[in-house]
Order: sequence, then structure tokens, then C-alpha cells
Amino acid sequence: MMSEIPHLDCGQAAFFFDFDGVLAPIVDDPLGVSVSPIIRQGLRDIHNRAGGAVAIISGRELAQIDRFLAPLELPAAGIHGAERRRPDGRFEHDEIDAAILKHAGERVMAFTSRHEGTLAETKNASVAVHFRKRPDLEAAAQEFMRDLVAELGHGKLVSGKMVVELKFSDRTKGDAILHFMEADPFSGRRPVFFGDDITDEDGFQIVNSMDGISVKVGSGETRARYRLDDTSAVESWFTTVCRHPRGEASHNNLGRAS
Ligand SMILES: O=P(O)(O)OC[C@H]1O[C@H](O[C@H]2O[C@H](CO)[C@@H](O)[C@H](O)[C@H]2O)[C@H](O)[C@@H](O)[C@@H]1O
Repeated sequence: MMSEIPHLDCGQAAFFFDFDGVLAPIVDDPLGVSVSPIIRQGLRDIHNRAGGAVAIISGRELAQIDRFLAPLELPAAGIHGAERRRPDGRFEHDEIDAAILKHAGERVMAFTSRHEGTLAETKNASVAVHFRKRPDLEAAAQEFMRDLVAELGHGKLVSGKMVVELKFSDRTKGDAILHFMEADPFSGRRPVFFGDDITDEDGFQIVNSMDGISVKVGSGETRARYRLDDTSAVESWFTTVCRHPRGEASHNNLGRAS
């Protein structure tokens, strides 16, 4: 059952966007993603029309988000909320044990060097094994990461799209959205969050609890209340919501998730 979302006034909304699978299509190489000119312009427009209440909520490090969106530098949460750039530009991050992080990084790199086609990603607060090019190694990657958690006695596993990640911060994307919603220019507005992956479900839950608008991009079970098919549909949504005079969108192409 698909239906349009209610009237959306950019002047009253706070916008949160996941990055991969929402602003950029999923590709094989995590460093090979690109953001279309339409999405870039859409982010700029919506940032202006929403009085700056726009943030990126990603599993990636902020440095990567900034590189992909340059020269745009938006408020953002990276590594699922472990690092944050506040609306005033201040950067803050959770303290992570450097020795544990280093050891975990070495262990995942050793694993991926033994398994051709897998890829290690080491971040400031987590480590990950990608198996997009070797889906046959998913079970081995999951087992390896479970063993690593047991060995370290620390951290939490989260699964994403063809990736398993060991996080050393307890924060979730829901915490990150709450964090922004407590401060200007986000506070008092209605949250709107677009996500595509399992880790976005925490964000959908928080947004739903605030009577916000949660949008799942792509297929699959979700807590989100609305759905868009893919990143092309996100592009179309941007052109609809941002081009309305007065920054309002009385109709758009969002459909209910269920
Ligand atoms: O929270 P997000 O902004 O959606 O980030 C989630 C993860 O995205 C990246 O991995 C995913 O996208 C890659 C590029 O399309 C793809 O190759 C990979 O299979 C996906 O899992 C990123 O590398 C991770 O660090 C993010 O956590």
C-alpha cells in the first residue's frame, strides 16, 4: 500500500540523510562512490530552505563524507554517531582505546589478506570486513568477527550491506539524530530521516517516536513509515521538495512503507 506523505514544510522540518544507498548509489568499491550534481544541489537548496537544519548520519568517517560532498560541509555524524560535527562547526568524538583499535585493525587486515576479494576498512572507532566481491565468504567473515569480539572482550558487531563491522562506541544513528535534535537549528522541528540499511533502523525508531517522517530507501523489512525505491527516487524527491516556492512540498513521491 503506497500513499503520499503529508504536507512537508521545509521551514518546520529537520532533515537527516544516510549517505551510502541514499545520497550515493551502492558500488563495489567503498571509495568509488559518487554523488550526483542533482543531489549536491538538492542538499544545498534544502539546507537554505530548512534554515541549516540538515545533517548527514553515516557509518563512514566524517573525513570521507566531506571528501565525497566537497565543497559542502554539513553538520554530520560519522561512524554511526561516534564522531560528530555540530551545526556550529565544532568537532567531537567518543574516546576509543587506541591499542584495541590498532589490534583490531591488524586482525581484520590479516583476515582480508588471507581471503582474496574481501576488504578491510579501519575507521577511528570501528573496523570492518567487506565481502561484496566475495559473498561466498560472508559466513567466514561473520565468524571471524564474532571470534574477534570474544578475543577482545570489547565492542559490538553490526551488519550492513555486504559488510560486518565491529564498533567500539555504543552510539547508534538514533543517538546521533537525537543529539542534533537537541540543538539549534534542529530543535523544535519535525525530523525527517532517509536511510537504507540495518543500522538506519535505530534512526527510524527515534524519528517515529518524535512523530517524524522515516523513509526507507530500497526493499526489505523496516520500521520506516515511508519508502522510496532507490537513489534515483531520492534524486526526484530532492527536485520536488526543493523547487517549491516558499520551500514547501505539498505533494511528493514518497510512498508508505507498508
Ligand atoms: O551509513 P552509510 O552512510 O550508509 O554507510 C554505510 C557503509 O557504507 C560503505 O559501505 C557500503 O557502501 C559501499 C559503497 O557503495 C559498498 O561497496 C559496501 O558494500 C557497503 O557496505 C562504507 O564503506 C562503510 O564504512 C559504511 O559503514
